[in-house]
Amino acid sequence: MAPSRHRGSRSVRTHPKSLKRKRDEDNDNVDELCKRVADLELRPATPPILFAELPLSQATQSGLSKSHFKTLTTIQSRAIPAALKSSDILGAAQTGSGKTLAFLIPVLENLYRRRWTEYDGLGALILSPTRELAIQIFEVLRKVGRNHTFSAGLVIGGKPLQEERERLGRMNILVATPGRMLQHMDQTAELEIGNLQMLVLDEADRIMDMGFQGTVDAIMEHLPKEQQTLLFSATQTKKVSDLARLSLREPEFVSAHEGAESATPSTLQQNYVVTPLPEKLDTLWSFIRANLKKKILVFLSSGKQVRFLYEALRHLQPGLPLLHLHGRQRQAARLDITTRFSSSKNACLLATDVAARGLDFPAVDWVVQVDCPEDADTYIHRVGRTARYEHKGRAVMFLDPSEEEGMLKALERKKVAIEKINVRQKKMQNTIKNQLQNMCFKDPELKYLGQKCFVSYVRSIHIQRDKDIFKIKELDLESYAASLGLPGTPNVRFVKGEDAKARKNAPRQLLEVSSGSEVDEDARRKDTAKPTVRTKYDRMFERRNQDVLADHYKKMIDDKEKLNGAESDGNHDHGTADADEDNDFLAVKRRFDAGDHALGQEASSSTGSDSTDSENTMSTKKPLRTTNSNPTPPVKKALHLSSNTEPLIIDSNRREKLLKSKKALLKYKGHGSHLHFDSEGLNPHEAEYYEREEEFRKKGLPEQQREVFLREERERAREADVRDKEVERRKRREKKEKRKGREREEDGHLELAGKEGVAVLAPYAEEEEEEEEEEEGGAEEGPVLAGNGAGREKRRKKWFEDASSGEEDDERGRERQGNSKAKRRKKGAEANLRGQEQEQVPQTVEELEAMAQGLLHTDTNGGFKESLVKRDGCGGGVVTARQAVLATRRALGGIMDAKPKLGIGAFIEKQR
Ligand SMILES: Nc1ncnc2c1ncn2[C@@H]1O[C@H](COP(=O)(O)OP(=O)(O)OP(=O)(O)O)[C@@H](O)[C@H]1O
Repeated sequence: MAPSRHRGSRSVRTHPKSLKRKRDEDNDNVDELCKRVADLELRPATPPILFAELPLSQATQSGLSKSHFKTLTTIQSRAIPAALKSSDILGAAQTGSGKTLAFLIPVLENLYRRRWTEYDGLGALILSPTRELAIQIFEVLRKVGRNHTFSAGLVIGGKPLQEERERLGRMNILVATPGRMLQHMDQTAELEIGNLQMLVLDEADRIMDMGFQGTVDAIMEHLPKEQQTLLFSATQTKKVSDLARLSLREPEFVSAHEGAESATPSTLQQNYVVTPLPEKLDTLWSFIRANLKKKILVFLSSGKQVRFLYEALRHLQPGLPLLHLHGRQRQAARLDITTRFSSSKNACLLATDVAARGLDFPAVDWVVQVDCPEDADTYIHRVGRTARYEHKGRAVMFLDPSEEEGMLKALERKKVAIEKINVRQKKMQNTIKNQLQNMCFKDPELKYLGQKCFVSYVRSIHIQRDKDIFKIKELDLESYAASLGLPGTPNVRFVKGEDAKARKNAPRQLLEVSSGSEVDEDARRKDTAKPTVRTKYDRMFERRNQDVLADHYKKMIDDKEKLNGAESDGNHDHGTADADEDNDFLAVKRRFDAGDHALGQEASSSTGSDSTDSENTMSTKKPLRTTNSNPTPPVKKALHLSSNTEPLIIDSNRREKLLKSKKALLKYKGHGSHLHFDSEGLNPHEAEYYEREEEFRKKGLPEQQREVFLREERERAREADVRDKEVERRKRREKKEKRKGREREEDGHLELAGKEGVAVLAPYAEEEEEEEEEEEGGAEEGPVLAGNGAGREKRRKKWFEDASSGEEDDERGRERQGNSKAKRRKKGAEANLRGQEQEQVPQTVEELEAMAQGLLHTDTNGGFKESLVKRDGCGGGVVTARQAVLATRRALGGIMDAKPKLGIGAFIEKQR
């Protein structure tokens, strides 16, 4: 099978012989290539230097030279020969050393030599951990593979599934993120994956690690048993368990930096500065201000930090374009930002580790790691965004004193040479702390972002695995919160939790001592921290911790009280608005709303209270929140949580506390109903297939039920599979036939553009899309025509029974309306009629006569008479059989002369 000509390519007339000659030439070329690859050494003593030396197809060679790739990098010269020979590869090389081409070239070549066409299904699957990287790989593939005829697709989240689904069936090469790929493997019937030849994992260690574990295992279950597997990363996994998961067959370990002194590029200068956590922002600010003409990539550990810093620095206007990138942004925004940063000369991009791996931003001057990376591998990838492919670059990491020792050891183990430097105090700008505090004070949104930033930072430290580096207890969190401009240190539950646990386990005396010392410590801090000149902000910060959730909660309760009061005054809206406003920027556990409403519907019979009581309860101004200082039990209330459970009686402080916890209330609410939404998140409906446990148990042992269920499901899936495959096969057959027809036509008339017959590899090119749509429209015409056929069937009956009515109606309608729409419709109807009747065209005079006779026989209701008379232009009156036959003969004479194949419909038209 020679590679098929791309539909979107230009075409000119060619002689069928020259096409055949071209096909023969192609076949010869492929055979020649196969021989050269077979002769290639797996580990050549003198690795190839130029791409031209490799046994690559003409299409790849020209794609490479058009993209200005001439010489191979080290990893390419080692990995490509082995991959061409179909070995499994474990490739490791420094960042920016050209690993992408090291796997893309074998993908193109191996499929080319196997004469892969669009009818062979998916030939190669390339997985990437992030969408940005997938897009980048896809772009390189388009560039290098521009002269191949494969169809390639990009499968990443952030696009409607359906849009991707429609195209997947046609793809030979897919670049995908694991999650989205699995979704398609599970749900897209058109995806033909059983023929897969190559699987590539870029940033393999990341894809194989915990985050993607389940997804990758599930993907592997969908893949055929054997295919060539290529793994690439700057920090390669060699874990036997990982390799076993991918079923690698005696992989070739190809490393370009095994003997190198450093795991990072030699053109990269790496430093770190020790900056206590509370001073990090000031240091970053000073750094940015000192490098306004540079392109800087700043790494932070979470999206919330990125958001806050971006907003805060933007307000401070550093003097260079600021951008931010994190995983929570919409795909379009992410793309826009990466493009803008790529094309800008000087800018500062604040990013999470979503930008740490693989991204090839041109000419980044500085990589700044404000937050310590989670491990040495992440460090290597982050700094790898600069100093790419023989360019120079610089990287600096900010370390808290508590992180220094652990991180340095981790880097040493990975052969990363890093040097300590100090910040020049002269160059340090004024602290931005006061400005941030000012901004947070004025702008609650910013303060809210700051609080989230703080919590997410603390959490990120808390969950780090390497406790030699990340020691949460040694961080000065209070000062850090102040440095973010926050009026207090937000409560972080898990940090408190640790304390509580420690305190619980501590001996009583120690506890007393420590609690005493804590109080002293607090008092001492208050004394020493008192500034000499007190501004309004100082006074503000001296107030009690404003953002502790309990306080905010208190405020809400107060609001609620007000609301209750206001309600009785008939001023409901005002109170609600206040409560909502606060909700916007502080996350508080909501109070149970339904309970509040139900509080008024008091008086269950069991309590014996009457309706007057309930009104009293409703209007009582007693706060729901009770403290130990208020020992009086609350007024008795009954709360109807759900229609089919007993009301909950609130008659003690403990019971009342329940109202604060949604979770605790759950057990009084009975079974909830399980709502399902359709794939667009609309149309909630009750799930029908859940049943109560008792009913389930009645049907037999769970194991047996499971067996039966699995058997049935397997059978159902098998049948569905057969059906899907049948549909798929039919579609392909139709397509093939169509294509053959087209090719036959072209063989006769057309010539290919030049002698290349090339097409752009990109499958999303608009022209192709349009063509495809047209083609699909054509294919869909089948059933549409069948539908018309049915309609025509009806019309035909009318014609025989009451030949004129339909036509007449149309005629009258046309006259009445006189508009072009009706004309068009009429034309269409006639064309349909013509088309349909062509199938039953009487071919001989005898047949026509017989038909005329038949028509006359059906003339009991006069339909034919009228129509024939009218159409024949004979005027009114009855037509005899003889006349009809004569008219038919007359007409036939004319028709047979002009268009021997036309039928009755045409005849009618001609007569008219
Ligand atoms: N043979 C080559 N000749 C010239 N430039 C090349 C060659 N191969 C790759 N490059 C360029 O080197 C840069 C880095 O390549 P690539 O992104 O493939 O690196 P990488 O090893 O995958 O990096 P990372 O580990 O960060 O993913 C790219 O800009 C690419 O265009």
